[in-house]
Amino acid sequence: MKTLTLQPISHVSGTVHLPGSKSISNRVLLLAALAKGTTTIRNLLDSDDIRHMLTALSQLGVSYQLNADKTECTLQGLAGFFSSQQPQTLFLGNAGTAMRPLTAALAASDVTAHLTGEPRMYERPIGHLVDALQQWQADIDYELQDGFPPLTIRGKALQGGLARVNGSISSQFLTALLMVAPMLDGDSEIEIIGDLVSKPYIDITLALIARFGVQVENIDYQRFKIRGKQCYQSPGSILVEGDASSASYFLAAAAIRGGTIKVTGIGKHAVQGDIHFADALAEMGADVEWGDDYISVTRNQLHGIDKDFNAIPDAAMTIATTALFAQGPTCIRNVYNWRVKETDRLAAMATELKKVGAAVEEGHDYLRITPPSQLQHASIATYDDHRMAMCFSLVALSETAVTIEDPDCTAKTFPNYFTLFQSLSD
Ligand SMILES: O=C(O)C1=C[C@@H](OP(=O)(O)O)[C@@H](O)[C@H](O)C1
Ligand SMILES: C=C(OP(=O)(O)O)C(=O)O
Repeated sequence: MKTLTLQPISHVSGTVHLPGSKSISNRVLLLAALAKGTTTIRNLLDSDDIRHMLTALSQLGVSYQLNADKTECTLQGLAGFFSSQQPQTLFLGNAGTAMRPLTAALAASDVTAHLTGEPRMYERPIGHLVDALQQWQADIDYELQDGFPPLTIRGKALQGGLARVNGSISSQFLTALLMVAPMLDGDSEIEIIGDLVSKPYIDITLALIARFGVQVENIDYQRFKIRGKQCYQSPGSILVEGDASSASYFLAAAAIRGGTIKVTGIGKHAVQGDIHFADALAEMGADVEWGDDYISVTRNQLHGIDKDFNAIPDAAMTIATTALFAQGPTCIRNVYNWRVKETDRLAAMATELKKVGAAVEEGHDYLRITPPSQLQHASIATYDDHRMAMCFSLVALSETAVTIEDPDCTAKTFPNYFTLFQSLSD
């Protein structure tokens, strides 16, 4: 297995132009495909998750052109759902932002599709979404295990109506329903059962739906009313914000060993909830400056915090390794759904943090991390989880080297992460 050893880094500074947001890239691609008109998407992310969406769209008859570095895409919308005479087998890797919204879109399309993916995708739940779509009379079967991909979808026109969806495991199920509801034959109402997790991702969905000309009535994130028989309208051109989750590693590096690091492509008006990772860093003691198109962080003495991170589960992983450099313990709360992401992130994080010397208490939905007086060298298993690899790069900002196993797993969202990370040290 390939490994990467990062030698101790004593100082970091510089500016990072962020690659496009994964969450926005995949939403915009799907909305542009369903919309009327041609959309030019700029600052599109080029990574595995986006490649899976692009390949699926192409199989479903969508035409697009990519520029040489695949960060600009001009896509001709279908002005409606997909249709295909031939059954299609779509391989979606481990991309939740492709699997979940495409499940909903295909259920309402004139297509028979098999949705497949990597082995881990078959362990990531999708039952709550399928249950909700079945209330709209969708025809979906589980091919292996109830509640999990792979799926067989026999798409057909759907009327809409009332769908009740469990929101307590993933917000992506609600995102998927919201994206297709305006194009169904009748009006819809989506009601949330349980506590909705990862709420800011719904704000991204609603903001992008609005950019494509459709308004949704949001009643306290409990009930959503959507008029049917609408068609998305292309906004012509759309710029993808920088990826706020990817920004977290650089901002944390500055807080630990800056200097100052500035990330551009996101700022105080960004739609992604993960920009509030910078607020958590500020709570830990870092100096944070917000601009219209940048966030910059400068080192200061860090101390542990005890905080509910349900709204920003991805960036919260970066707090877990930042905690190694803080005074006192840090508690990351209300992140049960870490267990159903690229790996069981609560278990993986606890195991690997212990290897570098931290004392860790792993709860059902929380992690309490007490940093050691001195970090020790370890070979970090990354569980095919891009964020495990990226988070643990921060250990090198100590007097100790760190070895990252399978560093190429960052390809899911950030193929050149380690090159950029190493370019910030001097
Ligand atoms: O909608 C999205 O773009 C995402 C929602 C979040 O998932 P959950 O809603 O499953 O927490 C997040 O972890 C994921 O990386 C991207
Ligand atoms: C949970 C993640 O991905 P996905 O979009 O596959 O859910 C992630 O990127 O951390």
